Amino acid sequence: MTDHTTVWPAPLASGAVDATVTVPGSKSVTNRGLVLAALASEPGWLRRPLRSRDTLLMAEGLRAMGVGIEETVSSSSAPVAGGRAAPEAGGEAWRVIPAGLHGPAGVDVGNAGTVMRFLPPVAALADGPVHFDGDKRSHERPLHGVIDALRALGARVDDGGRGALPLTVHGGGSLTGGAVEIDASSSSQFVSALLLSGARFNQGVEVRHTGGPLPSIPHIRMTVEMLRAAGAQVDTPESGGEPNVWRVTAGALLGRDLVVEPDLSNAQPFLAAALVTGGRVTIPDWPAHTTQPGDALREIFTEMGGRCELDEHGLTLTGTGRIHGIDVDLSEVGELTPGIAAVAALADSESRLRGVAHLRLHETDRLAALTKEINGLGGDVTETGDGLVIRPRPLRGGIFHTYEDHRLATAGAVLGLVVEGVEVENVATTAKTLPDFPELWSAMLEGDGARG
Ligand SMILES: O=C(O)C1=C[C@@H](OP(=O)(O)O)[C@@H](O)[C@H](O)C1
Ligand SMILES: C=C(OP(=O)(O)O)C(=O)O
Repeated sequence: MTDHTTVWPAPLASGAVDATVTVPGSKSVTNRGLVLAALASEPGWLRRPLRSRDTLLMAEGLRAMGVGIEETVSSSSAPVAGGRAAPEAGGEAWRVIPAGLHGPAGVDVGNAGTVMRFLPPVAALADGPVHFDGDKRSHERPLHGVIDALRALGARVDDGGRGALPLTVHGGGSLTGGAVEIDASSSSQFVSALLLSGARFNQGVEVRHTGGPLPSIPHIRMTVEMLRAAGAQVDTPESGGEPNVWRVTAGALLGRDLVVEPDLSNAQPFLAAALVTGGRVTIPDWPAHTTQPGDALREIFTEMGGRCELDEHGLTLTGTGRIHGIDVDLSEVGELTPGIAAVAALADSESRLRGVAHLRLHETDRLAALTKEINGLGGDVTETGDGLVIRPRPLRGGIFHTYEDHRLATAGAVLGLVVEGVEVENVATTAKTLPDFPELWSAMLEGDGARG
């Protein structure tokens, strides 16, 4: 139950933060890992998975269709990419045991884009009806790309003509598959959803995006890389194929032993803390190669005044005491926008954040929410057709409303580090992807894990 009346007095930093913050696993990698493991022809492991509302909903949804997902405490030492020993890889893990997918079943998607988009194609492979519903906001988030595509590929979907949740996928035990055209300009997750299950369709899948610019392309690359790592054959625009066309060949998927990377988008508020307090924060286990959009923070926060160093300790961001405005197209990394907007509101010059019109259809209308909440503290933010213009002003305390959006809550916390009296409404909404946020934030401020 969400308690909107609770406000969290965002702690004010007493000086420059100096901390090492271990960030939990990536939402996007965990939820792709779960889907691919559930569709594999043999059991697999997910090590250091994120346990948050979005990933627990994904696990529950798959379990509802018959997939076995067991909590384990194993002593195995799985290697991480690059062959480096993984210090905590032998810790808690999920063992995923694929099974015949069954209906009738019910799936609660909450407000998780990954669950509401990735699971209907899985349900099309089940042998009975699978009903999907979720939070009120989930009914407003776009799903037409997945629904129309599934119908074109041979599935029966009953959505009452809404093109959105709630809906029932009447799984027939298998799906013909083949070529399909979709407009994925409102969410890259439409493409990822069809590709993730595509190897299990009888004819595989060919997805052609027709429409406006496609957002969040690194997340599609993540889908492709994880599919290939599971043994799928995937053709992409980047591997010499046609622009905007992705093809997955029908075939079995391998069970993997996957170590989930830290969530680099959830590292953002902690890195921002170093930037806005002129301090230093290290995020251990920052991957040398990754498709996560959060990796772009190295460049973005450097341009905004920080100094980044990636070495064997992880990524260290050191604030220089200056914060600069930025003019940047965030279309590839839209989920970073709230955190960048918070830093931009504290900068020494104007910022223009562009290419993120689709954020109006995220957890909340993020462009409207950021404008209203930063302005509510005395800021000067205006919405444009596809983003925000942020003119820094001296800010004052007040309630920062969060609209059940985890990234609004963490953006409010960043502002509260340097603006006295910021109170973040419903900070518990961070549980969508980062349940321990308030504790991690306090520990950062106490310098826990800081170098001696
Ligand atoms: O596939 C994914 O894991 C995601 C894709 C992006 O969605 P959109 O393309 O809808 O922005 C991103 O914003 C979301 O947080 C996670
Ligand atoms: C847009 C986001 O989430 P979702 O997966 O629900 O789309 C996000 O985490 O910023």
